Amino acid sequence: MPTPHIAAQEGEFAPNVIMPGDPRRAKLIAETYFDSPRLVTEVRGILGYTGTIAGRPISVMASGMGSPSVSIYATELARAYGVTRIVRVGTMGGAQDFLQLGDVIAASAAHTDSAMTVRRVPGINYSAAPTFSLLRAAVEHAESAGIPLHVGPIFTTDAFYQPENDTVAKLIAMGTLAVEMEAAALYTVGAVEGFQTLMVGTVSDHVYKTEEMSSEEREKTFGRAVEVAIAALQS
Ligand SMILES: O=P(O)(O)O[C@H]1O[C@H](CO)[C@@H](O)[C@H]1O
Ligand SMILES: O=c1cc[nH]c(=O)[nH]1
Repeated sequence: MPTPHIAAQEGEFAPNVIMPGDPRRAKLIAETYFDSPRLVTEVRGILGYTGTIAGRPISVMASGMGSPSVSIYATELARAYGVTRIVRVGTMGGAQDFLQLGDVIAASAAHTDSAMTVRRVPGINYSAAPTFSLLRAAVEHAESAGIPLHVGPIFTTDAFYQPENDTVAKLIAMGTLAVEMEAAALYTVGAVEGFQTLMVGTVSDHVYKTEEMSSEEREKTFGRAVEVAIAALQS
């Protein structure tokens, strides 16, 4: 049955879903990596496709930006379409000096300021973490394919434009690798709804440095994160 935000019919999503923020990236992933991709939903321009890779069904659907948005789509995919594993692929602001543009990061934990997670269990600072088997499969694929992969904590924030305070600086001093806007909510909704999760991201810019990346470099390096995500879902 379609949901308020997804128009696909029952059975039109595979149990394994790749989830970028950007709808056009969902289309690109389907057209580049899937055999026989088929558009299954486009409510509000949030595109979802299902196809196969190596004969196994797989879907891709955008999340939009921010924790409330990803929480809506992930919840509806799990409840209405029986989705069991969601791997987010996205861009991130690099927060450590050793990170280069295009580096790939798997988020082993996600700190957050988002009410979607902070208020989930009253009195508790919930630790948003991915599913170990997906993280392990991502690491194993990166090692065998020669893709350098950083694994560590990230910061999922509601504010792309950060207020003037030292929150991010403190998190960086404590080893936080990068900043983005959805992973902690995805990990938390996965825990609540009982599906598996992971985020694999590409460093597209730096939080404190100005450095540009050509569109070709962006495409190439984003492809490495997608490859790692697909390998994790094929495991
Ligand atoms: O590239 P995506 O997946 O959209 O991810 C990052 O980019 C957006 C901000 O520009 C936020 O959604 C952030 O998490
Ligand atoms: O959310 C994001 C994504 C990329 N870069 C940032 O600084 N923040």
